[in-house]
Amino acid sequence: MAKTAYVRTKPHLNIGTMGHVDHGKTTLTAAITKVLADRGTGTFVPFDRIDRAPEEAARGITINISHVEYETDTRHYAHVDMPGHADFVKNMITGAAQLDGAILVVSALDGVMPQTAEHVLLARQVGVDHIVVALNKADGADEELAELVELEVRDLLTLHGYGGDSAPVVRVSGLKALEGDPRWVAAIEALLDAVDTYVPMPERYLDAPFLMSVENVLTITGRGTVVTGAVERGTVRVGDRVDVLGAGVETVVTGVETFGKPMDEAQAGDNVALLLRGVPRDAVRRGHVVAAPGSVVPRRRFTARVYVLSAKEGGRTTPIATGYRPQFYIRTADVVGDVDLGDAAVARPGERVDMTVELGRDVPLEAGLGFAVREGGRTVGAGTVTAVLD
Ligand SMILES: Nc1nc2c(ncn2[C@@H]2O[C@H](COP(=O)(O)OP(=O)(O)OP(=O)(O)O)[C@@H](O)[C@H]2O)c(=O)[nH]1
Ligand SMILES: [Mg+2]
Repeated sequence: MAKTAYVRTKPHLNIGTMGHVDHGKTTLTAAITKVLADRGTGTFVPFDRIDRAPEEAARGITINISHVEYETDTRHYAHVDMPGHADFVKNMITGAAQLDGAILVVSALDGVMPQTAEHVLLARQVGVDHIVVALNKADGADEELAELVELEVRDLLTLHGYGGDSAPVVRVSGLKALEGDPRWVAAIEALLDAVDTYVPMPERYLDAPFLMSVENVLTITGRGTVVTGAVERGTVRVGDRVDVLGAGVETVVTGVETFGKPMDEAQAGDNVALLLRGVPRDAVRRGHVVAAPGSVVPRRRFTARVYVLSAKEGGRTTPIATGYRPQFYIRTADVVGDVDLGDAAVARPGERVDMTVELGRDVPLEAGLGFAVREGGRTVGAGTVTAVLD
């Protein structure tokens, strides 16, 4: 059966839900799709279609990021629902790396919790410039409590350079909206209006050479290997040659789809699946980069300015020194790297430091690229590439 092609009628943006475990991100995601489905501009995606892995159902938490699509009156959105649990922050980073704006979900009953703060810090680092707050579970919180939590969230945003005074904070109840309660359906509408108006359409570099960092790799039986992700820049069409950096192969794109709909051309910002000719499934991994042939030379050495998180922010209690070997999260990649602090003998938690990094493998790098530094499953630093070295 021929599939209906994607028709580009509205500007496309990538948004997503982030925040502490159990604050209601997946419920809210399902509620948004329900409200828009009732309006006729989307398809309802129930909770158990978003958290659909057996382990997710058994534990009642999100583990893998998952994507849904919907439209408001003015825009088409790809929405990534991210996990909140501390063990799955690495999956959250992959999701956040693709976003143009984020919905920070904070339970009005619980307030700012550790991963609320960690996600805001990471979002800043991977280049998310706008955050709208969904103060969720407002059905159970009295006004006084909700106001306290709102102040706390605004302070957190300001601390990370998000302008907490102007960010929209909308009281919602994902759960009640899913049940169809008109008051809370209206609250979801208000949240979507806030996203439509507060998150600007980012500049898309359509004329630049194509580049997409791989989020996921799938096999479609009988067709081959598919890589998914958000196109960072440029455009790609069926028949285009591409390099798969990391896998060390050059190949041809034989299919381009978005949410199961074929496209003539994917462009910067689109969330897509690319079918690659003759590439074995196990040759490609999350973190590899698909790019126009010869357009980028992956490197492993760079200088960076890094903020070492304080213990209070969930970071280390002891300083770092030359020889330190944490993981670097760059775009969707996760690579080990050796740190050289040069003249600075050590950098203490809470300090900013210039360092030279040598990664364990080559990755496409450029000045200004943000990254997170993690060790033993927790975030210990946040940095920006200042120069790429030979
Ligand atoms: N009272 C109330 N409960 C809610 C609301 N939204 C979610 N919940 C409940 O909170 C629990 C967690 O909801 P989820 O949507 O799974 O939370 P999550 O943020 O996606 O959790 P992780 O993805 O694992 O971080 C569930 O029991 C929900 O039914 C709400 O608006 N009001
Ligand atoms: Mg969830």
